[in-house]
Amino acid sequence: MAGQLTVRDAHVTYKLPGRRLLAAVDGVSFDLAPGEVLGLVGESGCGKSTLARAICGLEPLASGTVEFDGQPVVTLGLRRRPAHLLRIQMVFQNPYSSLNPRRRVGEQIADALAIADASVRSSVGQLLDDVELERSAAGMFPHQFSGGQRQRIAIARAMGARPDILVGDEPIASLDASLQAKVATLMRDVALKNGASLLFISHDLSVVRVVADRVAVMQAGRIVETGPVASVWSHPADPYTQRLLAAIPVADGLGRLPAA
Ligand SMILES: Nc1ncnc2c1ncn2[C@@H]1O[C@H](COP(=O)(O)OP(=O)(O)OP(=O)(O)O)[C@@H](O)[C@H]1O
Repeated sequence: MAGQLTVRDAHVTYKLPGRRLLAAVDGVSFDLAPGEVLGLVGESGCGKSTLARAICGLEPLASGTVEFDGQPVVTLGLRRRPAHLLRIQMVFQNPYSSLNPRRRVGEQIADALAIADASVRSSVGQLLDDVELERSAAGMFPHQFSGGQRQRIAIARAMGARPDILVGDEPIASLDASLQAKVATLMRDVALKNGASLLFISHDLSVVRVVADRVAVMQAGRIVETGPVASVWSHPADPYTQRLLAAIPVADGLGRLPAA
């Protein structure tokens, strides 16, 4: 099965004023297997978005490697991504800026369909069904939809390219709390139904618990703990993970959220 992602000792460094360097990603290694849902969690500023961008070939590595199906991920910029990298698609945090306001929804999804191999190509209507929107949405413009609906459109567009890997970079952070779990679950279901793995990035551990098989906990540019969701939740090994879990609001009076 295609779509193996291998990240080894990845470093991404930003130059700051005064010749200072910031190690935003500081020696990260992990694997994402085909069909897997990996949650990447950590507080704001710990390097999650930078890592996501590096995986997609949008941020250069200072050192280390990112390999997708055995081929190194190269960084040429958003508009010059090599064909094999189009099989990694991203859904961004803000659906108000990620969709083109001047093009109809159906046209934007159709653009993505053109990337997919003809033998596995879906249709605009099928993708709108997958994300539980009316097919009539195809003829409308992004401003005619709510934030949650726009994020569904962004998911449909990303899946139109038939990616092997879908990366969601805080895809629910801008949505009403009441919609977050629903959109996250939908994203997972659509990815898996279409044979893609999902890297789901969020600072919201309770949602990651619901959608992910495995979780990687990131702190200050490093992954401090990885493991199956259930075991990390029941026996967090790293003190940072313990603190993150302790900060989740108590939902059942026992200091635990209800079972996913
Ligand atoms: N282009 C940039 N130039 C300099 N520093 C940057 C740049 N982009 C991000 N940073 C810094 O790198 C660190 C990691 O940022 P990043 O956005 O990857 O973290 P994050 O975990 O995704 O946080 P958030 O959820 O708030 O986006 C932060 O300290 C941030 O200020």
